[in-house]
Amino acid sequence: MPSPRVSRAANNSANPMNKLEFMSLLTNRTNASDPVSVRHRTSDSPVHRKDSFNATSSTASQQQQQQQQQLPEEDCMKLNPSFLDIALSSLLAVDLWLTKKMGVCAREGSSWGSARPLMKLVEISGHGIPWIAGSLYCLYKSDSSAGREVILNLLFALLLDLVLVGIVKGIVKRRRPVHNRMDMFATFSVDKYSFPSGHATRAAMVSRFMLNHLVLAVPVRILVMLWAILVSLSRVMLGRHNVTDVAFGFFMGHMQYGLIEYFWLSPSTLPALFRM
Ligand SMILES: CC(C)=CCC/C(C)=C/CC/C(C)=C/COP(=O)(O)O
Repeated sequence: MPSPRVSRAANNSANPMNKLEFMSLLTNRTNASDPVSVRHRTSDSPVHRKDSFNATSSTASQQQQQQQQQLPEEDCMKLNPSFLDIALSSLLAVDLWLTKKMGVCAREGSSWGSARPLMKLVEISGHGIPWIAGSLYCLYKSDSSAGREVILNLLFALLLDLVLVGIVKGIVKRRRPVHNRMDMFATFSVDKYSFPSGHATRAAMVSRFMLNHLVLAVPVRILVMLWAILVSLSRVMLGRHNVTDVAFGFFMGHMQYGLIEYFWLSPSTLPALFRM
């Protein structure tokens, strides 16, 4: 009397339909674009390969042949990484190393932990809420049409910044550094992601905006530039961001300013907005 396990195995080999079912499960579950699953399928045991030749389904064996043809190319890419692969991995390694080294205010117990409250004040100075609320207040108080035009465009820039940063964060989905403590005030759900730094985009964009549209004395102009640099630096020091998040954010902020200049809202382009 054969054991139940032996009789099931004997049944499987006797019934070709069981093999077909197994094959179709494999081809349905695995994803052709996923290199791991492709490798699993193609480097399956010899028994599996023998099965594919026995299978009556021609589409299944065609798929397997295609996948086997893909394998050497994938392995070549891994064995011979391109210059771009090497450059990107090196950049990432330097980024992570520098981020860890510069996160000196990430915790109270960090080497510059006592400066954390001050850095958090700098963080608030670059937050979206004070800038949007301040612009709305100035717009309400402004009595000249030239002043209203500038403030309206600043408001437009701040809202555009929130939207663009949210979109890029949602696409890239890069996690914040492991040493970051998520104790930021007023955040959106995408702010759990770190690329790019919204504070850096805002600081770069707002500082360029102020330098180009406000009449400021030289010391104040220098202060504005220093503020933008300090806000950006503080993101890495607080452990909120990787260095590349801030560098890209700063660049993106400059680009956003270019967009605002290009789509500048004026009484001639948008008369309805200025009739209020
Ligand atoms: C009026 C209105 C919709 C205000 C929303 C302002 C707000 C909650 C902005 C989020 C600012 C923020 C926490 C950005 C994250 O900055 P990272 O530098 O950490 O990316």
